[in-house]
Amino acid sequence: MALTDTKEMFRKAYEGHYAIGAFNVNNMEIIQGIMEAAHEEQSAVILQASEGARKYAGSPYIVDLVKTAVRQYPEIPVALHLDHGSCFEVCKDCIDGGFTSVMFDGSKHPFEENVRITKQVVEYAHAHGVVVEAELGRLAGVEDMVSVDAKDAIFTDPEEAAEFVALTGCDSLAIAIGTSHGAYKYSGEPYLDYERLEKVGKLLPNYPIVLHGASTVIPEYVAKCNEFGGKVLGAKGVPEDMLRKAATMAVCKINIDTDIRLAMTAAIRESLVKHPENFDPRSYLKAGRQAVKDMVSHKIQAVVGSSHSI
Ligand SMILES: O=C(CO)COP(=O)(O)O
Ligand SMILES: O=C[C@H](O)COP(=O)(O)O
Ligand SMILES: [Zn+2]
Ligand SMILES: [Zn+2]
Repeated sequence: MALTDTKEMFRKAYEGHYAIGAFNVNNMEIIQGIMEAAHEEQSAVILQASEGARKYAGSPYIVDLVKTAVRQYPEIPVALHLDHGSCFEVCKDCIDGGFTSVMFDGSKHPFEENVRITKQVVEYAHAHGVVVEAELGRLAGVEDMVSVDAKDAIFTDPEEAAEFVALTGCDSLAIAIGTSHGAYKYSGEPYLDYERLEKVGKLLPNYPIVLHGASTVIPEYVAKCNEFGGKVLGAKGVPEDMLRKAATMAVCKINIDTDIRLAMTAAIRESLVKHPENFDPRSYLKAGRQAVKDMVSHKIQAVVGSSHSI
């Protein structure tokens, strides 16, 4: 199978009450680790590149590395997705460059402006056989969300979500229900607004919802980073059982970047400290790649639940 879009994988995930893991890729070792895990678990997977990843590696490198990986595991459905495209031009560049899915993140814009640009991206993408993820609601800085007013101000409004999808024709929608990006998601108790997710699911039946900021910030990797000279303090993510529950609901795509960063950094730190005489990058990058693979295998089994689903 060549690279594919996300339609079929989301359809099956929705019906099967699981989700597809969307993992951020920045280099060859990360791509290889994720693909080895997807192959071992016989699961579809989404490889996503942010604007930062495209700048770091060079977009054609990412596209060609992913295409090479897809040739190696022809039975694994793989989508190549743009993560958080900030404008029409970046989305167009990815569509023209071989991506099978793009996100336009207009969440910082007023509703009408978000609708306008999302529509423009959808029009171009669909004409080129590419699917579009959009975003509504604000993900950042949810500090111990307690009051209903505070939630309503930041989280996605279910009725607006339904209206947004109807107006734009986007193929999936990222919503804000309590997650946030990075390693420091909650200063108090972890929280996900399932009631809101349920409402969105009712208003948008059979429609794939996306959860950004869905790393667990796996404690053993944080501990290992710190054991081998790192300083990652006070990090907290979304517990696995909470994500698993969301995956059984309307959530079909679970975004994971921070857990990759932590797994890879922990393994590289350990390797460098344990083998101070070594200066061959292949040695510590191999350890990093193995950690990515192990972490992604675990996610596919225990969090997104997509093992043996192809
Ligand atoms: O949402 C993400 C990428 O778009 C990643 O989220 P994390 O920072 O929780 O891994
Ligand atoms: O949501 C953001 C992703 O974690 C990508 O991060 P990045 O822009 O630093 O590549
Ligand atoms: Zn195989
Ligand atoms: Zn994100």
